[in-house]
Amino acid sequence: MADDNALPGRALPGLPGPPPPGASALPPGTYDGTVVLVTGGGTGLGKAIAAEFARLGADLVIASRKEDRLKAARDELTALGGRVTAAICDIRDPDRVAEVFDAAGEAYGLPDVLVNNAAANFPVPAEDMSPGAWSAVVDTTLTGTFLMTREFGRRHLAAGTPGSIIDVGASYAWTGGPGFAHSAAAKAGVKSLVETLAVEWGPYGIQVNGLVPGLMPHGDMTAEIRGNLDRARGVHDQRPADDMAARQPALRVGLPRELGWAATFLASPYARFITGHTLVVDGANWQRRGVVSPPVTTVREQLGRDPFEPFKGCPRREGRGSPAGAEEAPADSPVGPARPKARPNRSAEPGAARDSGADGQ
Ligand SMILES: CCCCCCCCCCC/C=C/C(=O)SCCNC(=O)CCNC(=O)[C@H](O)C(C)(C)COP(=O)(O)OP(=O)(O)OC[C@H]1O[C@@H](n2cnc3c(N)ncnc32)[C@H](O)[C@@H]1OP(=O)(O)O
Ligand SMILES: NC(=O)C1=CN([C@@H]2O[C@H](COP(=O)(O)OP(=O)(O)OC[C@H]3O[C@@H](n4cnc5c(N)ncnc54)[C@H](OP(=O)(O)O)[C@@H]3O)[C@@H](O)[C@H]2O)C=CC1
Repeated sequence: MADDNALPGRALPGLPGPPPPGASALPPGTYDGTVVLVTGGGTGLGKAIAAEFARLGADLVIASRKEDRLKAARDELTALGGRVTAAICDIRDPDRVAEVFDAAGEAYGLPDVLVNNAAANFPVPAEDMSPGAWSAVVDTTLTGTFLMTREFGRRHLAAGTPGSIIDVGASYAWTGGPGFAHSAAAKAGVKSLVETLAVEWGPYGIQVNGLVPGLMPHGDMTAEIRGNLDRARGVHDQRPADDMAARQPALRVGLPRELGWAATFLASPYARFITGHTLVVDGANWQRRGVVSPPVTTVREQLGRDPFEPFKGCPRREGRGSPAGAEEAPADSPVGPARPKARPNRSAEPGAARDSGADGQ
């Protein structure tokens, strides 16, 4: 498998860094005879997770909407050992979801492990978000995850067999995610599902855990998410070696295979007593706080969008494009600030942003 990231050459004596691609975290054959279904397994982190299960002997079903990417991934994953089936599926469609489980059952048997990795996301200020944009993200990330989970649970409950579910999340499920209101709300819902269903289905031997990646760049990232990384890279501070790694407490970004290793652990016999837990693999980035707070910038500014009129003349924001003499209601005015005029703008201009709070997810 291609490795999208190279670690910076930072030697830590006595503590070896992550092994090279091809190394497994568990004994060979751990997943012999096990069927693993990974949604979004044709790209990025889903493919990296699928690869680690394949190396350990699993038979794989990878499911998503786009046939070309699924087929390419199927060929790559097959080279790692196990059998791989590519299933075209929009996880928002409950009938199609049921068909995929039928097909998987016919090919290999009911999947023993379900990895809900598929999600949709793009940055947009909440005030500019259309109902369609909200639904595109929430229906995929939360409802799609629920539909896959329900199908998996129903079938195992009816068959009296155990199973393991891993839901890929995001750390803004705990913190909120400015600029990603839809995705953060959906991921918070996913985290809640983990905690609810681990108890509801615990007596039937079904484990449900969450797995949260930190910043793990890869070649399949959408232009929207990649653009966010680029925005953060160039605008926040002036250090010469300013890059994404320098923003992480670990001084490096994560490797997709590190998420794969964690996933194979969570579904393994070594983790049978772990359920209802969400494991964060992000080098502590989501816990980061500074001794000194950075200046606040609006999500609009971070995404390179025009500010709202009432804020243009705000004294606090002097030097940030405020027209001289612009008037605004004082903060304590009984009439409050004027109603902002939204200027929807889907294509952000990276150079215009001054700050990024979004690299903490
Ligand atoms: C990662 C760490 C740190 C730094 C960087 C910050 C990133 C933080 C993110 C962290 C956590 C989460 C990450 C992820 O989830 S990554 C996964 C991303 N992958 C995907 O999204 C793959 C699937 N995506 C898609 O298929 C498309 O992107 C899309 C979600 C848009 C769905 O495509 P579809 O064709 O179904 O949808 P439409 O194009 O018809 O659009 C539907 C409505 O959404 C509106 N829309 C679309 N894009 C935007 C946008 N950029 N801004 C505003 N609105 C948008 C579109 O207009 C439609 O709305 P209407 O119905 O009103 O027209
Ligand atoms: N990369 C990162 O740094 C981070 C990622 N995450 C999370 O990790 C997971 C994977 O992200 P990543 O690999 O980066 O993103 P990708 O964009 O590479 O993967 C998203 C996958 O979801 C699939 N997908 C999207 N919509 C649907 C749908 N309606 N039905 C079925 N499949 C769908 C896509 O396939 P197709 O288009 O073929 O349908 C694609 O394979 C996501 O849950 C994301 O939220 C969280 C934090 C950080």
